Amino acid sequence: MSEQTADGTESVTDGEKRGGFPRFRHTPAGPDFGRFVEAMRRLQDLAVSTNVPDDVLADIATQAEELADRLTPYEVPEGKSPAGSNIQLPGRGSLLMLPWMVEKFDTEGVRSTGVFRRYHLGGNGAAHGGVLPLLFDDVFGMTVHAGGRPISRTGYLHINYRAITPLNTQLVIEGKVDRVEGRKTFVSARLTDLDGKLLADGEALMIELLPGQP
Ligand SMILES: CCCCCCCCCCCCCCCC(=O)SCCNC(=O)CCNC(=O)[C@H](O)C(C)(C)COP(=O)(O)OP(=O)(O)OC[C@H]1O[C@@H](n2cnc3c(N)ncnc32)[C@H](O)[C@@H]1OP(=O)(O)O
Repeated sequence: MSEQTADGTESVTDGEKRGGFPRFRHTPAGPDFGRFVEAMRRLQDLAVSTNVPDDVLADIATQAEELADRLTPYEVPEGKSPAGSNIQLPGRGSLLMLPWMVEKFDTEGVRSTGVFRRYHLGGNGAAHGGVLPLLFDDVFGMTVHAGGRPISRTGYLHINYRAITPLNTQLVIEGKVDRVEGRKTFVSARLTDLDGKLLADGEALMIELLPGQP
């Protein structure tokens, strides 16, 4: 049983174990959506890696503002955009997420591959330490989902940085459920290069939401 909310999403009854989360329907990405997101990612990379002369930048800034103005009329509430639910696209089509591809998504766990790009630079050619928890948290969320566990929020997330994480190098992350205790799902993941060198590992507690919890 569910009810329609003011913004068009459906809130779900407590029995469906979604806390106060609305039920979001998958919004399929159209044929150009992946191309659009990749173009936006390229802009992000360039925004942090260029030093543009002022007169050129003034023109580019105007173009960027015009692009934003064109997009604004199409804003939709959370859960109604193709961003985030299209698992066939890098980062599930979300610009927030690392542009990685999910290769395995089942009860055994989740495996995702990709690169950290210039946008993710911390210093001296290595990925920013704050970007890794984003990758791990998203993999943990998917791991819980793939494992058939109820919708959960991260209670804690612990990362061990074992080696410098390089940019523009194909890497792999694998997450799995370690154990379940009532509402608590304990998960872990390893980030390696393609030779199996461990770059980071992490563990998290994902807690099932109670009825009404946001
Ligand atoms: C079709 C396409 C498919 C696509 C596929 C998509 C898949 C989809 C992917 C989504 C991927 C995003 C995934 C992001 C996931 C987030 O990042 S969520 C955002 C970050 N997290 C938050 O904002 C959480 C904020 N905190 C909270 O809301 C509340 O603390 C919680 C988590 C609801 C828990 O509150 P509560 O119900 O009052 O729980 P409480 O009774 O305190 O604790 C429950 C148990 O956990 C334990 N616990 C709680 N916190 C801790 C802690 N920090 N340390 C140790 N123990 C703890 C308690 O001790 C207790 O243990 P028991 O006594 O039961 O043994």
